[in-house]
Amino acid sequence: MNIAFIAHDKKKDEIVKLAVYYKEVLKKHVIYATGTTGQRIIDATGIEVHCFKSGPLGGDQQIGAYISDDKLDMIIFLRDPLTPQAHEPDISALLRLSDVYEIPLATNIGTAEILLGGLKNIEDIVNVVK
Ligand SMILES: O=C(CO)COP(=O)(O)O
Repeated sequence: MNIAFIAHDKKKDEIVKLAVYYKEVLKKHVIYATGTTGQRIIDATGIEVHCFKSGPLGGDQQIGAYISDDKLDMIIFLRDPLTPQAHEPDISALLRLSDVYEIPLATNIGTAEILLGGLKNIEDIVNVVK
């Protein structure tokens, strides 16, 4: 699967913890991320991450373009709902496109754990069947 990781600044520690916990699962997939989030995940896990530009510099739009090109299967976007973002229109556009193309999208750690846990279980099921 192609999975994108994005986190606002106050959520970066959370997304790094998530990536560390699910590192073995994530290694089996293609991981994309906005610039700063991606670098934080690389530093903490050593896994390969294809980094787009930083969110405020167009990274959300680049991910939006990937969604509309059918290049993403899952998005983990830990948003900060308490801090206004200068690039709010880009964020809204990304969220809208994920609904247009019906891409599974987690916007908080609770949903992110369900999605990544589901991904892990799907692998377990595939392994048992093999
Ligand atoms: O701003 C972001 C998402 O809207 C995230 O971008 P960075 O990962 O570059 O901080």
